[in-house]
Amino acid sequence: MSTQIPMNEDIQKEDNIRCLTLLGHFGFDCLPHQLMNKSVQQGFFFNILCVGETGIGKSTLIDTLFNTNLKDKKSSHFYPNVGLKIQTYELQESNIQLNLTVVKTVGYGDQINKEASYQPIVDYIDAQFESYLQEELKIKRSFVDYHDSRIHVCLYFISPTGHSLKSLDLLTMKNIDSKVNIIPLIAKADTISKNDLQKFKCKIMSELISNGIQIYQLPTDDEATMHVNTSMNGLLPFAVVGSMDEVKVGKRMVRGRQYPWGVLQVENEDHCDFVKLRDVLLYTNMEDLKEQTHTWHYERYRCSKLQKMGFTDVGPDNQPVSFQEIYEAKRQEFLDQCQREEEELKQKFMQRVKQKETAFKEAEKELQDKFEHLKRVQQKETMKLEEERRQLEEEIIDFYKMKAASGTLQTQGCTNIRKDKDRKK
Ligand SMILES: Nc1nc2c(ncn2[C@@H]2O[C@H](COP(=O)(O)OP(=O)(O)OP(=O)(O)O)[C@@H](O)[C@H]2O)c(=O)[nH]1
Repeated sequence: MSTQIPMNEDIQKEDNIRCLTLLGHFGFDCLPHQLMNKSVQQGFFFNILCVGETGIGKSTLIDTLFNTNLKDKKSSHFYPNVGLKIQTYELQESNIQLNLTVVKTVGYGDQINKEASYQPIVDYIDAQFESYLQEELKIKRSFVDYHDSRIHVCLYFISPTGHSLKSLDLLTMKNIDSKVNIIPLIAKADTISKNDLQKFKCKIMSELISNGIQIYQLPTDDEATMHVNTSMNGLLPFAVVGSMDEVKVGKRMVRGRQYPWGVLQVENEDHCDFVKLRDVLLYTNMEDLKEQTHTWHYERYRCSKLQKMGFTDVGPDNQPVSFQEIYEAKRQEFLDQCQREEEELKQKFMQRVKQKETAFKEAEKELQDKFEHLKRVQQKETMKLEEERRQLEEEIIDFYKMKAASGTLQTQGCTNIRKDKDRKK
């Protein structure tokens, strides 16, 4: 706590001031240390996206940057679509822990139709923003354990053709430049001569500008880093070479690539821009890259997402409106819509019930008619059968009568014959 001392008292005491040297950090002086200790305890997160053709040197460069063998298998050139390979690593240097996520394209530039090649990259970046937004919108947020997977930097690997950017490069960068910090790199820069490299760099930058592609600009508003960052900005795109091979140069072992005409030293700033890239990523601008991701790219995503959901900061009269008001209005709108839909559904349901009822009635009538018809037919049949039975019975009676008559006749005939026989005797 600071106490105010009256001015005149201050002047009186000035002659007798004793200067004491502080033994440690004291008062406000401790604030940065508190922050630092907390950050060290929590560890650091850094998420890199590597976009580039198959075999362009993405894995080798990441290995060289973090001086570690992250063991990655080579990708095939025959994938039907572009994919993304996500790998996370826990790296430790002194007592600092770095949770590194490397996302690499797979099959990029290998398809005949390359128009949709950028889409999986855009989708992935957006998905990470969406997951962060969902966490932000939760009632019980838990950012302490939340793994923030938003991409902090995109290393875009350009083929060392020496001519110009490919249309795929322009298309992809154009589609992601508002979502991520792009650092363009000329890959395998050892395969191109120094003169050509300089011309190639100029050509790339002019193409990026003429196509309105925004790449990451190192901040120049801080006096301490202004000069370095301005000159670094002038060196973009960085011409990089990656190698984990140790090569002997004089009495030293250095990382480099051995050629019959000499050694290209990866960490020699006269040979390539690898050290500059490493400085930007790890020593000077990692925090800025994260901040830009949060304050620009994520903010833009969040803003457009909330606008799409119908939220706004000002009303139609350009007057500020509170979130509560918008929420209430949206809620009312939603309830009204629900009611309308419910009413519509009820109407539809009633209509369908009526339709079904009429259909059932018609079917019932049809059945009834059929039944009546069949009944009539059956009655007719029964009557006909009755008639036939009656006729048959009459015929049977007639038959028996006839049979009886013929029996009588037969008996009479026999009697007469016997009488005749007796007479003859
Ligand atoms: N000349 C030269 N070769 C390199 C350089 N970086 C990597 N290579 C070589 O290029 C080949 C492919 O390198 P990778 O790092 O596996 O390339 P990648 O882009 O990760 O490949 P995929 O993951 O399969 O897409 C390997 O043989 C590397 O030794 C470089 O800077 N210069």
